[in-house]
Amino acid sequence: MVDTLSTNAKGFDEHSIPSAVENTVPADYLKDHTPILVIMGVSGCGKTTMNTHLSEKLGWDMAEADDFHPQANIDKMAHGIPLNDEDRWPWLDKIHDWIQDHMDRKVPGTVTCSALKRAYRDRIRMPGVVFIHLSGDYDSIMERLSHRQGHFMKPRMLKSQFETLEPLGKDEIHMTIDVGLRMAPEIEAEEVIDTLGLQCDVKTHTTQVKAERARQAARKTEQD
Ligand SMILES: Nc1ncnc2c1ncn2[C@@H]1O[C@H](COP(=O)(O)OP(=O)(O)OP(=O)(O)O)[C@@H](O)[C@H]1O
Ligand SMILES: O=C(O)[C@H](O)[C@@H](O)[C@H](O)[C@H](O)CO
Repeated sequence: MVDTLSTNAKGFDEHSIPSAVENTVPADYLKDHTPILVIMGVSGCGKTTMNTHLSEKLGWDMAEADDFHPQANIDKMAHGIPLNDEDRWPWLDKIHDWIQDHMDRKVPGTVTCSALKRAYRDRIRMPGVVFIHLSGDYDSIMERLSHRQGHFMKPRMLKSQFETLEPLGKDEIHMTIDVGLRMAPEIEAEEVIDTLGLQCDVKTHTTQVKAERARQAARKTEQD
């Protein structure tokens, strides 16, 4: 496995300084396993956005939960009908297989999945999995959702998502990002990286820095 972890992982420690996040990931947990971060929470909490930022920063494999849904599930949600357990089990099995494949090959990754019920999380839980819960009250999430354009999942579905959501137990390996703190997306991603002590991919980072320098140079040329 690539050395994805630095030595300053902030494992669960009751004496640690309180921060913006709840963290039950034991120290050294991710040194002993291939890390797969499952970014979870109700519709519109920011899972896809977080996944994109983490992927840019870490350079890991990434997957989107919506890509594993059969068209029938997408159609159902687009018509405003919440999914039930029967709709979700085959979808969760596919996400499980993606995670298992990465574990078998020791390739770290990030994947979104609403993972609303504990039983759903049980279906995809395995050593190395850390749930990253983008958590907030109805109004905080609705504020995010109400700005989103063109997505099949409409804001009116949020109520049923909250009704289905079962909060993570202390015994579930996870960290929580509080949506109510209104952190910018890239800061939320940095909170995850910093809290779990992950290392940014140097090659990805260098490419991003070079791209940013090129953008700045182009802007300067335009201004001159
Ligand atoms: N940190 C943030 N601050 C403000 N807005 C955000 C933040 N993160 C995401 N958003 C916005 O919130 C909306 C929902 O985000 P996103 O689509 O990533 O959520 P999601 O959980 O993947 O939704 P779904 O489960 O329905 O696919 C988008 O308009 C996105 O730009
Ligand atoms: O469990 C569920 O109800 C679904 O997975 C939803 O969460 C959607 O997939 C997603 O929110 C839309 O992008």
